[in-house]
Amino acid sequence: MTITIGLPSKGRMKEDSSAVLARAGFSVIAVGNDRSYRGRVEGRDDIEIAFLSASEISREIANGTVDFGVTGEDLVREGLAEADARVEFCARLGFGHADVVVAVPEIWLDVDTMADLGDVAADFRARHGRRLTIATKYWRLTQQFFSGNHGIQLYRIVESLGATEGAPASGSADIIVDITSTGSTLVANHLKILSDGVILKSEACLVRARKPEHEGNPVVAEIINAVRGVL
Ligand SMILES: Nc1ncnc2c1ncn2[C@@H]1O[C@H](COP(=O)(O)OP(=O)(O)OP(=O)(O)O)[C@@H](O)[C@H]1O
Ligand SMILES: O=P(O)(O)OC[C@H]1O[C@H](OP(=O)(O)OP(=O)(O)O)[C@H](O)[C@@H]1O
Repeated sequence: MTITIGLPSKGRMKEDSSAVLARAGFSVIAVGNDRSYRGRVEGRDDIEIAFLSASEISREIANGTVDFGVTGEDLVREGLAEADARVEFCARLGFGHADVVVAVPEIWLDVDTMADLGDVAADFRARHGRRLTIATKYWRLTQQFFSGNHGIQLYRIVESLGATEGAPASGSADIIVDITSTGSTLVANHLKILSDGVILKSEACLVRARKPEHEGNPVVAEIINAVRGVL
């Protein structure tokens, strides 16, 4: 059985992903030209590389088309219900750090915690005639955190696929859930993170689709151990 590893074909995780595999002894070579979406590992006929975008990798792991992938934990947990039952986070790779956070306008002076935000959400309809709105592309993580962890039910998610931090100023949503790394985009948009508003501390991970045929497969174990060994 050939083991397929999904690696980012572009974007911020591309170089670091190939580098970590190379350090682990798996030198990735593109097959064909630079634009090819297939690759292989030098000297190995039992491993294939599929170059995909970071978010496609989490989808392909979920449906089992690839055996392993390197992608952000946020994308896996957002893309997949019951993620831990369906995939194994084999290693945290030390790059691609980003926090998924709840941020509100700085001028909401008496809102510093999720409990404060729960109070605002409860009163929102009476005060404004509508529910509190949250701009995000992280639907699943937002619902789990608000409804599951904090018992906040009165809100509406407004899908945002870009420039999420601009939503409160433009009036398209009241607050946001998005990723931040340096924090400068939040500051530039006069938003603050709630003190207990970090939903997930994400980074690039080596992720494995849990498949029965992986049991006892020496190549699967070899890949996991080799990557762990260079971290
Ligand atoms: N400053 C940042 N902004 C956005 N994503 C970041 C940042 N820092 C780390 N990441 C992580 O990078 C991953 C997204 O990578 P990238 O934006 O390169 O994907 P992508 O190739 O654009 O995917 P797609 O095109 O499918 O959206 C996520 O897991 C995210 O958490
Ligand atoms: O905390 P910071 O360091 O300011 O980074 C956070 C910002 O970076 C990302 O956007 P980016 O412009 O990289 O583009 P993307 O949305 O296409 O990933 C992300 O969506 C945030 O807006």
